[in-house]
Amino acid sequence: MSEVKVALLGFGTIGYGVYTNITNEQNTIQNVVKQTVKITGALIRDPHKERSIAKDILLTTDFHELLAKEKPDVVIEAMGGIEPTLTYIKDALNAGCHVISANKDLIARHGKDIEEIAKANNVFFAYEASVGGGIPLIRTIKELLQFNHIEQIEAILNGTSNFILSYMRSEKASFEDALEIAKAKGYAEPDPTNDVEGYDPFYKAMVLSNLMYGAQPHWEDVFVEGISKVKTDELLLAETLGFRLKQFVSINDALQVSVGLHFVDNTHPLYGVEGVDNAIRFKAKTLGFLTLQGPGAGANATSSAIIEDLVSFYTKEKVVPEVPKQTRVPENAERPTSTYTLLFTREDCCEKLVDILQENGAILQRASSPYGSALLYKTHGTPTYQLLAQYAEDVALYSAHVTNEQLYTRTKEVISTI
Ligand SMILES: NC(=O)C1=CN([C@@H]2O[C@H](COP(=O)(O)OP(=O)(O)OC[C@H]3O[C@@H](n4cnc5c(N)ncnc54)[C@H](OP(=O)(O)O)[C@@H]3O)[C@@H](O)[C@H]2O)C=CC1
Ligand SMILES: N[C@@H](CC=O)C(=O)O
Repeated sequence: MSEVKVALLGFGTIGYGVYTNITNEQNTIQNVVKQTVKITGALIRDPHKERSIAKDILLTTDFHELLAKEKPDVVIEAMGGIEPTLTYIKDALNAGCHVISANKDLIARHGKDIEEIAKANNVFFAYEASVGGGIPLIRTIKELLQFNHIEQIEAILNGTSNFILSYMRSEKASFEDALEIAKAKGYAEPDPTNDVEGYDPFYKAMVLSNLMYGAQPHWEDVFVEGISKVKTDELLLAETLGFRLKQFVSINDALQVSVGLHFVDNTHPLYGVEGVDNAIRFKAKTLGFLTLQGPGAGANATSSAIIEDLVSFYTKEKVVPEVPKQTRVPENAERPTSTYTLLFTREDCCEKLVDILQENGAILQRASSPYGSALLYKTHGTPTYQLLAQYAEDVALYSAHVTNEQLYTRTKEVISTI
């Protein structure tokens, strides 16, 4: 039986996950692919780390040795970073290898160029694992939604953040403790800044924007909000009011993209998406709404997506969709924003804001609980920053006198988006 030779770039959480899943499921894969799949070697950075790997597999810090010793048919990139990763991917494609990558950061920046190089070399470049973990999201967009026009998506795309928000609320845990657990479970990036500051889902949004609309908005126009400032008491207070905090990525066909925190109640379709799960809710012109949900991070979920890509190279005629007609990037794209917002404050220190919101018919609820006080308001389609923009001076002046740090920070953040 012939062999598919696979080289791994990276042997960390994901590289090791791919190795163990291919090794343990060799028979299953063989039955589908009708060839054996052999891992030829893995590229690593630190040759002194203890590794659990078969003795006959090359472990090297030299990319060229990996490519030369036993020329791979497929290179799986699970090392992360931009360089030297980009150079290695291009070299592998130019050497006639198919490439699979889980690197959203790199694909957001260089995905289009890489796809051109793959096409020129008549090989495949696949990146299912880069967005949504194990969810067959890119496959769905490529193969199911070609005829449908995707008008918008709303999605939870960072497993670490969703896990942390769920864990802080359900276990009454601190942000720091929840982050440590997300790291131990292999959900977080080696440097979790991108996870907790919203950049990881931002890169994923850029990958999807390219895929769905053939273009990205200007990066500096995209509102990005991470979870690093969220307090456990805020989550507990919101829970007493029937709300959960979720980080949503919104993308629409006018290339309006945002990554922001939203309080939602149990009527929202993504309210129940908990733990490390990701979810994507499409609104497609003919189909209507479609929601996909599943594990968004971790070794098994990500390996699953990578191995599905690998298997698909050998099992069916490839559907290589045309890059969609490029959507025009609007000059002054309006940022989509929250429908609901909770302001956390002492009841007596936000009368100016209350006035503004009440004048606009926006206040829904005022509440107190052992976890603090809150104002819940809904902006009725008027983006918060537009609503407050009319009063920016008043609010800025007012918030300068407010002692409650949470109100001050949140108000300042809203104003900074104007
Ligand atoms: N963790 C997750 O759930 C998911 C991760 N991803 C993506 O997968 C990629 C890998 O993530 P993860 O496995 O978590 O990261 P890890 O840090 O666990 O693994 C990275 C691996 O790459 C190796 N490596 C890094 N830089 C170099 C270099 N310059 N030269 C050679 N080897 C290098 C490391 O070597 P050494 O072992 O010697 O340090 C390590 O084996 C990232 O792009 C990440 O965004 C995508 C989806 C989910
Ligand atoms: N760190 C990422 C891993 C998957 O992309 C996340 O938590 O979503």
